[in-house]
Amino acid sequence: MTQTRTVTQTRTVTCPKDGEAAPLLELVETRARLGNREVLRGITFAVTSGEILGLVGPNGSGKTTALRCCYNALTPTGGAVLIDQADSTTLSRKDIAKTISASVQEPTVSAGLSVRESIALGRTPHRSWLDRSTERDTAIVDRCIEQVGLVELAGRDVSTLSGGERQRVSIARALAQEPKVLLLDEPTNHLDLRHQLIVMELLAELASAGLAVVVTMHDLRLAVEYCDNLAVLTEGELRACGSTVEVLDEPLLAEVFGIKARVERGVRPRMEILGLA
Ligand SMILES: Nc1ncnc2c1ncn2[C@@H]1O[C@H](COP(=O)(O)OP(=O)(O)OP(=O)(O)O)[C@@H](O)[C@H]1O
Repeated sequence: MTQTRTVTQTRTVTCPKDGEAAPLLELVETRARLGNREVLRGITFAVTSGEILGLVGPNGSGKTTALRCCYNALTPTGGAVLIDQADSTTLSRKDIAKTISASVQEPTVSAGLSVRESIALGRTPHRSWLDRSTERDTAIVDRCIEQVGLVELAGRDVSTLSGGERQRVSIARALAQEPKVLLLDEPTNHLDLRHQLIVMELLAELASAGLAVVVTMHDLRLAVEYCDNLAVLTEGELRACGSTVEVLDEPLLAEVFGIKARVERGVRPRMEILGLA
């Protein structure tokens, strides 16, 4: 099933939706303010199980703000956020944390915690504060440490890590939460090329196993290769939303991103950047 909506006066776009599965997360005409500025002005997108949705757009277009609305870190001033079809304002923090986890930009680190202890915090929503961690918790934490390549650093104090290593701790902590929806704010930031690919391949693998992923990113080449769908934001508005290869046409790339580029379709689509528009 596809859903068509007019996003601007001049452009009608198509948001593909899996007819079989209801969205696990949906923003409906969501508005948000920061200070005295309205920085999100009616954003609508949805993500279903097995899908990677990229949030892209120039600096300051509202990607992080939209992501923060998704996990209730910021209360929208209008519209709705639906989590597993329930209005997020009716859900407890713990319920939201059982469904959604987030890895944010510049994650805070708690000095004194090891990498393993920091990642194990991801298990918190799944138990009461009196519960001890179980063998299953330990196995999940072990798996997440391995998935992001932190085995050799597992005992290190997180405050002694590099930016890229901290980024991987943050991703592993979000994975340890075993969410249905994983939100990532620029997860490849600070990462060397190899770890960028490791993280993106991991997301692809987790999505094939049923996870819904929403990821903000600036690297459109990675977005083209790994995101099924894109929501393109400009100045707090949804400029386009739909299948990655359809959304990123040459006029949009020139108008929104100021670049001359083309997307080659294929089993694994690729983007060739030709220069400035
Ligand atoms: N505390 C604040 N008060 C007012 N405006 C803010 C505040 N924080 C952020 N903004 C503005 O909100 C807008 C959206 O910011 P946001 O961080 O969501 O953009 P972004 O698309 O994630 O940007 P980037 O790609 O640079 O990370 C920007 O114009 C930003 O300047």
